[in-house]
Amino acid sequence: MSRRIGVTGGIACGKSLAADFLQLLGAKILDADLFARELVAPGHPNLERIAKHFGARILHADGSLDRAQLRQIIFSDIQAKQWLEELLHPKIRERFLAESTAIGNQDPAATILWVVPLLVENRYAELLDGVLLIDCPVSLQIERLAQRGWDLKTAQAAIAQQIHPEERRLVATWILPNGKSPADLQLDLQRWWQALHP
Ligand SMILES: CC(C)(COP(=O)(O)OP(=O)(O)OC[C@H]1O[C@@H](n2cnc3c(N)ncnc32)[C@H](O)[C@@H]1O)[C@@H](O)C(=O)NCCC(=O)NCCS
Ligand SMILES: Nc1ncnc2c1ncn2[C@@H]1O[C@H](COP(=O)(O)OP(=O)(O)OP(=O)(O)O)[C@@H](O)[C@H]1O
Repeated sequence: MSRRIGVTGGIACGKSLAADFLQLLGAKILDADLFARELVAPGHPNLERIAKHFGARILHADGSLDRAQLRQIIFSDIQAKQWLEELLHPKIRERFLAESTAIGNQDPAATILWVVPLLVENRYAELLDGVLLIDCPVSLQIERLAQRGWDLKTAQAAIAQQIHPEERRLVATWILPNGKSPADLQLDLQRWWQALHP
């Protein structure tokens, strides 16, 4: 029977990097941020609804979503964030369930990792066999977001709008701190993976 394990962590704590390493070890990766992107691709009815709700300012000249603009809006306006989540989150959850069933049917021995930033907020743990937390201090989150080009205000607002790190730790089955080098994280993940597949 295939296993479903969540990978979560605060924004920029290293979920995607961890998923890249775990994919090399054989994990099947499903990523909430990728699903969210697909759901607002040009031509998708969701994008039309978003443009109708927020106005044309939310689109680039070529009709694609201006993600930086929408990011600024949702992290400074809780109602805007809730509206967007109500539109996308049920569809993201459906994709996780459908894709996991398809992978499990094809490969009953698969370990399927759900990479979900809002795993605790959206109560995904009850759908999963365990939760791996990629943990890091807020100072590092801010540093890594700055490297990604985010301004300090939006970075702080995004962190403040996510669940408190302690709440994530309470839900986690395993906690891996990611405060050292990527090579250290890779080594810790290899140990974790080996313990899971003795
Ligand atoms: C606002 C958007 C367009 C900004 O896009 P951008 O390319 O800048 O960021 P990206 O999608 O790569 O997300 C980066 C990180 O932001 C954080 N984040 C994204 N959405 C949210 C949210 N609704 N609440 C809190 N944090 C969020 C997550 O940690 C995520 O990993 C985008 O994040 C989005 O569509 N968000 C709504 C969908 C959602 O809730 N996604 C989270 C998956 S459950
Ligand atoms: N141990 C580390 N040392 C140095 N840089 C790191 C480390 N871990 C992650 N990073 C870098 O920090 C940034 C954020 O990492 P990553 O994108 O994996 O985080 P994330 O949790 O997936 O973020 P998000 O919530 O925004 O999707 C990336 O540029 C990544 O390369």
